[in-house]
This record gives sequence, C-alpha cells and structure tokens, in this order.
Amino acid sequence: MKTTGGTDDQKRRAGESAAEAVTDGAVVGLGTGSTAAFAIRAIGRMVDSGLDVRGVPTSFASRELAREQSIPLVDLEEVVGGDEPGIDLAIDGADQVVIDEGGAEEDVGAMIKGGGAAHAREKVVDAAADRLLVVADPSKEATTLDSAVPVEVLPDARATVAREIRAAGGEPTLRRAQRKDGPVVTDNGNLVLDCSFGAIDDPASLARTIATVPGVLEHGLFVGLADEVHVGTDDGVRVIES
Ligand SMILES: O=C[C@H](O)[C@H](O)[C@H](O)COP(=O)(O)O
Repeated sequence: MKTTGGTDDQKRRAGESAAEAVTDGAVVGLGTGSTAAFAIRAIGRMVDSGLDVRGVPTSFASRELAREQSIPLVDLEEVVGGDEPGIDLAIDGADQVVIDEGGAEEDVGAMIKGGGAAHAREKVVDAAADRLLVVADPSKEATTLDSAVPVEVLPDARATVAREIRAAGGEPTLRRAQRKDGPVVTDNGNLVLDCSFGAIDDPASLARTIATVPGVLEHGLFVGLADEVHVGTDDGVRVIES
C-alpha cells in the first residue's frame, strides 16, 4: 500500500525544509517513514551544532534513528500535562495528502498515513503537537484521497472489524509481512487491515465511522491535524498551509 514514487532528493528537501521550523528549546514530535527520516537527520545535525531540542518519537524506527543522531528523547508523559511544555511541533510523513486547490478547501491537509503501520502512535503525537508539519514528495499529492486506509485492530477483533468495514463500503485486506510468513504486527502488538473505500469524498465522516468500530485501535485517516504541507520537488519546496 505504500507509495514510493518520490525521489530521495525530493524527500530530503521536504524534510530539511520542515526541520528549519525547529527552534531552540523546542519539544519536537519525530515522525516515521523515509521522508520524516530526512527531517530527523537534519535535526540531528542541528543538535550537533548546539541546538537544544527534545524529541518525542512516533515509532520504534524513529526512536532508533533519533538515538543514532544523538537527539535527546523524552516520553510523552514527561512533556504533556500539568505545567509541562507540551509538544511545540511535530514533523511527519504521509502516504497521500490532499493539497490540490481544486479539491474541497476544508479537506486540504487531510491525509492517509500508516504505510509503515506507525499511524496509531503518530496520531497521538501529531494531535498533541501545537503545530504539525507534513513532509511529502509530489507522488503523495491528491485532490481526493483514494488509497487504502490502514486500520490497526486488536488481533481478536480482526473478523468483526472486517465485517464492519465491509458494511461501511470498504474492502479490508490483512497486511502481510514481506520477509516473514504471517501478518504485519505493529509496535503495539496488533494487526493491520488495509481498507479500500475507493474515492473518499468525506474523509472526516469516514474517520468517525471507522473510529467507532469496537476493536479498532486507530486508523490512518488524519483529518484537520496538518498545519503545513512541505512538498519537496526536483528544484525546491512548496509549502501549503492548511
Ligand atoms: O506508518 C508510517 C507513516 O505513516 C509514514 O509517515 C508514511 O507511511 C509515509 O512514509 P514515507 O515518507 O516513507 O512515504
């Protein structure tokens, strides 16, 4: 289900552009995926140069990469709640994002995430951040979302969730591991159903519908969360506000 159409240069430009928004003293949500990884590496270089930041990783993979880059890490519990500073900014990738001005204006910035099965923790961190900057290459752009929506489900609820997804007009497919005989298991120990709905005309409504199904831990529709989308191109970066 993962879109891999962009080049590394495009992804790097997007990641580095978003990383420029990180300021001294900030708490930063560190997204998952090949594009967010460029932002994490850029933040690592800024830390090397003396920038004081604390990162909140969104997955096992982003934690590992941040450690490699010597970015100081904190748990959500340490920065959210009470007098804690919260998360100033999150930088995260997308598998598909609405940025075409021809689409419905309120849907600009709506996206599908979870190609790497990290969308549950990503949504927690991204939603907690004061600002969410999305990093993408042009292959992720859409007028209308139509990729399959990753849905993380409790293993025991796989069949019941699949039935409800069909009732909502979707076609669920259990995500299988590529280098192991069996399903993908998320960082949280759950399974992923990739659910095709065709063109999603009302992402907010579908997001609500899927979220109410018992056994769904989280789904990959992110609506109303993005503040900016940084699209890396062959010769620069386009920043779309949403
Ligand atoms: O689960 C993975 C995440 O949602 C990623 O942010 C998303 O799949 C985009 O990844 P990439 O930048 O590698 O295309």
